[in-house]
Amino acid sequence: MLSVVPRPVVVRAPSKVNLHLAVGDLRDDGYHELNTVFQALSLSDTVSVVPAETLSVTVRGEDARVVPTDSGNLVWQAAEMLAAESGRRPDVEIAIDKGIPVAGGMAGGSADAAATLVGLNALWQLDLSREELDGFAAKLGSDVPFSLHGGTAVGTGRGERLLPVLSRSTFHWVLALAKGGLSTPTVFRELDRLRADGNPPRLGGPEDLMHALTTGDAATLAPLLGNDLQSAALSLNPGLRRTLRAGVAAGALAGIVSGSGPTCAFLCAEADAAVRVSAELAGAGVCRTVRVASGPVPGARIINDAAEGSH
Ligand SMILES: C[C@](O)(CO)[C@H](O)COP(=O)(O)OP(=O)(O)OC[C@H]1O[C@@H](n2ccc(N)nc2=O)[C@H](O)[C@@H]1O
Ligand SMILES: Nc1ncnc2c1ncn2[C@@H]1O[C@H](COP(=O)(O)OP(=O)(O)OP(=O)(O)O)[C@@H](O)[C@H]1O
Repeated sequence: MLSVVPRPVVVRAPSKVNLHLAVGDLRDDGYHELNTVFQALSLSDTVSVVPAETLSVTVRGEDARVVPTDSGNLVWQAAEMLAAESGRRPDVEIAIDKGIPVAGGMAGGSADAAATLVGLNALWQLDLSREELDGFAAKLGSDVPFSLHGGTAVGTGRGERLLPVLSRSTFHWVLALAKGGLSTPTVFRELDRLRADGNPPRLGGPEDLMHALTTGDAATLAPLLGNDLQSAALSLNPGLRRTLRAGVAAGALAGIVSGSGPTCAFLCAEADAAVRVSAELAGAGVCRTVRVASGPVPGARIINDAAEGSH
């Protein structure tokens, strides 16, 4: 009797930057109202799910040692959520291959959670719709719906209410990965503290930036990048000022802190410029390491055909 080796479902999920991140006031539920424009980038994680005796999580790659492998991991929570929904045990082994910096402001955990929702929907043949998956994603975290959606999109609410945005061309980015991370809630709290102390300028709406996206011209887009969390991230990690200056000195069109940081994202004129900027930045002693990435790219997608496993 041939033993059938269960085939895994493998999903790739992108990282994100916020091209525009306007943070509104603190809501009663502890979240801030956002008006943001997300872009999904080619720097990604892959998550594989395969049937097993019991639920387990393993992590390889980028900062794997600081990523929880118990119910603290968002993929664990995603698996338990879908298992409860479908009245089954979460009998699955989840293997995460990380390329997205941990606690870096690029929605790494959110990407893995979105990948797990997509992977289990296929593995367990749940046939959940986009809307149903979006509902689970929003419960897992404010960035998870965008990790599912990918592309370029406006996020409102906590960031979980999405509207697709036309983005005509591919944009080329250099990412400066920092030593250590920043806790997202800590950065939001720091912004509230700074706002209580003074009245730092607040970003307006994303209209100008969205128009620039339709032109597809990086030089038009660059001066419109903005992030209300940047002042809070810089207050918590002042060394990032040097990183931001170094990226522009190396030839980037503009640089911003990615989401809650500490990763700094530099928009470059085109692919060759990004390679040159990354080489110069890597040698400038202002970050742990650098990555080159482009966007927009699709959201969480299966990259092997689960159907093969069922022949
Ligand atoms: C900073 C961003 O990455 C920008 O896209 C997101 O707003 C953060 O998304 P996320 O990490 O998925 O955030 P969640 O896991 O939903 O929330 C973590 C914590 O961040 C803070 N938080 C998050 C989202 C939001 N709109 N307002 C907030 O104040 C809250 O303290 C919350 O308890
Ligand atoms: N799959 C996961 N990958 C990375 N971190 C995870 C994961 N699951 C849980 N975590 C925990 O979440 C914390 C934040 O990690 P994550 O990489 O999601 O931050 P982030 O990219 O800044 O998120 P965001 O940009 O959405 O705020 C980590 O310190 C880690 O302890």
